[in-house]
Amino acid sequence: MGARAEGEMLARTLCVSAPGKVILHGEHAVVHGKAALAVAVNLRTFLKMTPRNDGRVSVELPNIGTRLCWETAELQPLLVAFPAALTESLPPSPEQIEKLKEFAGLTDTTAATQSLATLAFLYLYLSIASKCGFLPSVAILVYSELPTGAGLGSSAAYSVCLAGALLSGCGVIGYPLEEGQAVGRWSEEELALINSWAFRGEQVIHGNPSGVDNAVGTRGGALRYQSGNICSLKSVPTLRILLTNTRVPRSTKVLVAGVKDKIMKFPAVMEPVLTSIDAISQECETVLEAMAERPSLEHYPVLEELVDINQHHLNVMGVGHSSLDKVCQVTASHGLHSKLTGAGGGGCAITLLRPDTAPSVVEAAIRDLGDCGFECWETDIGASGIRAHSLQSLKAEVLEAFGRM
Ligand SMILES: Nc1ncnc2c1ncn2[C@@H]1O[C@H](COP(=O)(O)OP(=O)(O)OP(=O)(O)O)[C@@H](O)[C@H]1O
Ligand SMILES: C[C@@](O)(CCO)CC(=O)[O-]
Ligand SMILES: [Mg+2]
Repeated sequence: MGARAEGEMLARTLCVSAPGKVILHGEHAVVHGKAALAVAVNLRTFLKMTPRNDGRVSVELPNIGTRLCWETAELQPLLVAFPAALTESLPPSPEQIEKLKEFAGLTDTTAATQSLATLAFLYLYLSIASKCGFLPSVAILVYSELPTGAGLGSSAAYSVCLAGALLSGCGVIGYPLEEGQAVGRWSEEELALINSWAFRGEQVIHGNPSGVDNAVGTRGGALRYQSGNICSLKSVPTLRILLTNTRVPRSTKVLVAGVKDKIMKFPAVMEPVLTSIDAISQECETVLEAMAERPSLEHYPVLEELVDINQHHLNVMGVGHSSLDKVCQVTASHGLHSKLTGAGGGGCAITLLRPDTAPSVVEAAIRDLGDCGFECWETDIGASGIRAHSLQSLKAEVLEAFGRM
């Protein structure tokens, strides 16, 4: 697609998608500077952005039953609180969030799900619009295959899609889809910009995110993340993972804040736990690299033991839940090893499956987990990061979701 001047609105419909993620090890510890291993999973969030000619901006969020619409003229006065130089270098401020809450009529009685999604959209829309000097009149629709608020990075996939679409739409970065092309990807430099803005969206939703979720949602694959440093893991073996959604709702923002409080309350107790989780991430990475070089079943007992140890640490950190304990008990009864993934407190768990785990064992575990009211599905890891799509290339259920609004 030919280059556009920054600030020149894309005059066509664009469509992007970003993957969810699973954290193998390091959740919560990564917020406090330790290493985490995260892999993208092929459950994706899709965003369609279409130019409007009526001076309005609308946002359809069917996964959370939310529809938003404003006149861009209503939004104009808010730009004063979003000077480009400020928003590019600083995290969202409490004053900015309060202004957005007041503007959008969000109160303490508004469901957090709706409130956070609205605030993240408005923050990114106004910040990026401020950078390119105009308020685009667009219709946005976000549809996700990910369970919302379940530990699979739904907020990050949402933020990555918004950042990618708004930056492309406003001409800050290109839109990497030539005529006739089905899928396109951005340059490394553009991905870094998408990731940094997606991190801003995560700061609105998570409060104090580490950045691992938006990093793996932007780049895809498998990566080690530590204090802003992203290291893509080139040699990662194919891992079979069973995902279980306990369906217990929880808020990453609340859970992350609770861990911080516990660390502040018991630093001498909690620091060794964080250090141990860091060592688990490093050990797991070493084993995965060895497996990639020389696949062998001999490595699995080590991976399984690391899963068990990390799960115990996460319980110590206060982010376990009886439903997650149940997943661990049920899978252990079938000789399998599980841990929570993401923020915990409910949401999803992962169970490591060996290459030679008999289908009958997996089926029995899924049956028993289903009897507990949990939803299970086997997934593969290493999905691609954010992508641009032609509408024609999208699968039917996505087109249906895009079309029914
Ligand atoms: N498809 C979506 N449409 C609109 N908002 C979404 C969507 N997916 C996620 N969100 C926003 O993200 C919030 C969930 O973020 P949260 O971080 O609590 O869960 P998660 O990202 O799924 O889990 P984790 O951060 O542990 O991986 C939702 O409450 C909503 O505000
Ligand atoms: C719990 C946490 O470590 C991962 C959530 O998926 C939070 C974060 O890193 O932002
Ligand atoms: Mg999240």
